[in-house]
Amino acid sequence: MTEIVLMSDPRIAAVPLQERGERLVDVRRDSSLAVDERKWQDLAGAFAHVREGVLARLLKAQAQLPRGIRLLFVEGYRPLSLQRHYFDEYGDQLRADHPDWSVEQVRSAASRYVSPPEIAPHSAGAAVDLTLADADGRELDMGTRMNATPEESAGACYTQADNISDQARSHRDTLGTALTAAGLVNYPTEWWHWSYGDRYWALMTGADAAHYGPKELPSKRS
Ligand SMILES: C[C@@H](N)C(=O)N[C@H](C)C(=O)O
Ligand SMILES: [Zn+2]
Repeated sequence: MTEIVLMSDPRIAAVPLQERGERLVDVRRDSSLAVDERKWQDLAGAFAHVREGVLARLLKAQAQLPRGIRLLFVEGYRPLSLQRHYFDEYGDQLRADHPDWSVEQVRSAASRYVSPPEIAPHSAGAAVDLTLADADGRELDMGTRMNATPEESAGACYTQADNISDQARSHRDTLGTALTAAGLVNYPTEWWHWSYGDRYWALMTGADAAHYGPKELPSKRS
């Protein structure tokens, strides 16, 4: 298996940024993408936003899926404050479970599941957590629930895990083939996390610089 580069790897933070200044767009603005309702308690709708270039690539990926299968968008943009909260919360849990671990061990293990805020692809509007659904909107079996931790899934959340069924493997491959062809990069510890234009993407593709850095979502005028 090829080496997994974790989000805490210093090579990611070292990637230069050439910010393109693209807007964050709401993927619900038309019905091209199915958007799951599990994050709709976020009343400002931040979760439904991604950079324009990311949405264009998601639509390209969707067009390449087999007939009757669609992308199901779950979470895109995440404010930095929320990213920080997720990272600290999971770090606290790991520290409680492993009191002997060093600060660096906790940071590295936490980054298997949540990005350190300073390089977070979601807070740049560059990442999306998504899955596949059939024509009736039913989610396909991907082997674990989305956002399963490595601990709760015995590592089955890793994209290339072998402790999933053949059918789940085939669904993951279908998702991966379409998104990779459209230019997105997967985080190998999470089958559902894909990004374009962020620092992780730049390191993995050999791009000179990231296109998208952390961004605030402009508040809507009432
Ligand atoms: C928390 C999980 N849904 C996620 O998005 N993880 C990645 C690695 C992230 O925080 O960027
Ligand atoms: Zn994600």
